[in-house]
Amino acid sequence: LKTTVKPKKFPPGPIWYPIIGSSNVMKRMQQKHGSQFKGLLELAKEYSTDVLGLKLGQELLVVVYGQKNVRQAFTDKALEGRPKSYFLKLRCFGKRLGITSADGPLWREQRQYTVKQLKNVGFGKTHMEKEIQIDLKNILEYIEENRHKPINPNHVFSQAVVNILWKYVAGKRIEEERLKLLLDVFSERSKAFHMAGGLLNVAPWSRFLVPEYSGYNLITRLNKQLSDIIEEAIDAHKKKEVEGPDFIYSYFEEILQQKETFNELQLKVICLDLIIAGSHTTGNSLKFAILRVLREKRMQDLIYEEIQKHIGDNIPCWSDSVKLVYTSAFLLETLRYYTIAPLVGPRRVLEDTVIDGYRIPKDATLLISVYDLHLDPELWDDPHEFKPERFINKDGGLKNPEHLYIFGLGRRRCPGDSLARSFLFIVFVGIMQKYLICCDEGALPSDEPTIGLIMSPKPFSVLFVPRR
Ligand code: HEM
Repeated sequence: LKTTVKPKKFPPGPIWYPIIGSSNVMKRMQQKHGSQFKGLLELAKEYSTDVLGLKLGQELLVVVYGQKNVRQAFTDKALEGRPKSYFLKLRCFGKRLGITSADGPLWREQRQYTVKQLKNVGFGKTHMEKEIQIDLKNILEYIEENRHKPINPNHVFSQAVVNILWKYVAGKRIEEERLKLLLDVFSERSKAFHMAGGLLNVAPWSRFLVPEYSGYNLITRLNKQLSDIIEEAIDAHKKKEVEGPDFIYSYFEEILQQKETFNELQLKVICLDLIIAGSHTTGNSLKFAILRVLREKRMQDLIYEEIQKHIGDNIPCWSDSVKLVYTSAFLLETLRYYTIAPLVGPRRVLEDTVIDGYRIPKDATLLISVYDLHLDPELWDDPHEFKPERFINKDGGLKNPEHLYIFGLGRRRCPGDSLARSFLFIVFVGIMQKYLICCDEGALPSDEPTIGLIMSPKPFSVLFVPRR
């Protein structure tokens, strides 16, 4: 019975039943509103709270809303852990390794190293910029070959992002067959799981009783497939079959320096972290940008005119973003309007912490809701309208996007943001420079996203009509 009594000053939320806690309520809300994220948001409204408290099985789950709480959740060191959950451990071969799933000194060390490496690739650093431009060339060739029929950009964009990440991690473009496998695995993963890890997390023992239903069979199969692909790449590097330089070779150097915490398993997990965290997020952002220009013919023309005026037919590069203010503002507005990661986390509370007057016990799991902040009328004028101008200041320059939490904040902030933004800018500008994007048969595809671990647009096709 004790397990149904909430700790003192625990945030408001549904009542706890023996064994299951509030899992039943959460499941019901999820089904009713179509996603975990929306279900939780509705629950928070029902309890009129900016800090929602639940119990899933034995796990305490807290979700924070509102600018003040979200900023605290992002920046308070006591809130920067990752759950010791079974779901996350499964991804790291039963241990807590890499960046995304680790915390403490090991996370700090490995993250610091990876961030240092990633600093050399985004925002116009020549080596990766050239690679992005090659990707753009491939995309344009694909469009040119298929331009007389409607094109679903999903495949070609996802392929381009994975190629860039793979090039960064493993020094070469990924083989077609491996690429296809990776994309299939990612898409199955993001459809099948939500942030809290589902039944497998709440009741890890369920894998013995219902391995299929609990998702255990699926996640182990997907993790094995991912891990095999990376292992193959690491082996090719050991045999010096790859030219480099790349992340795997630089990590090898650290291993050679006999640093105990730098080892092959750790390398494997970091490679997985980068590819898993970077591919769908970046690819979906680009798809949303294309989906949006379809609805905004005037904006599409403004973007095209700006490109013509400032760079003409030159291949776009990141430094053009200073000149292409409207285009950059359009991309920022896309990121705000379609918040790719509506719920950020999961985090583990490292010591008892007070948020908005509520006591959050050590080891509770924390989720940070940024979606509603991006639509908060106190922070944005007409938040439900798509207005790139909001990111342009009086002098015609780009505004510092103060309330945009797309890439998070604080010490867990996304380390791949500069690579993601460079990719998005170069590929988007390169397409808009050459094509007018139109609806297939005049029917406007829905821009209502599918919400899984992240937001994805529903499948859609468009016509790319040459500007000249
Ligand atoms: C538009 C694209 C992207 C979006 C919206 C995005 C968003 C985010 C957010 C919100 C976080 C913070 C998680 C937290 O605070 O708990 C994060 C973390 C992370 N991102 Fe990204 N990301 C993007 C692209 C990328 C790319 C391209 C890479 C890889 C090169 C990447 C690698 C990572 C990693 C490894 C973490 C974990 C950081 C940690 O736990 O310390 N992301 N991302």
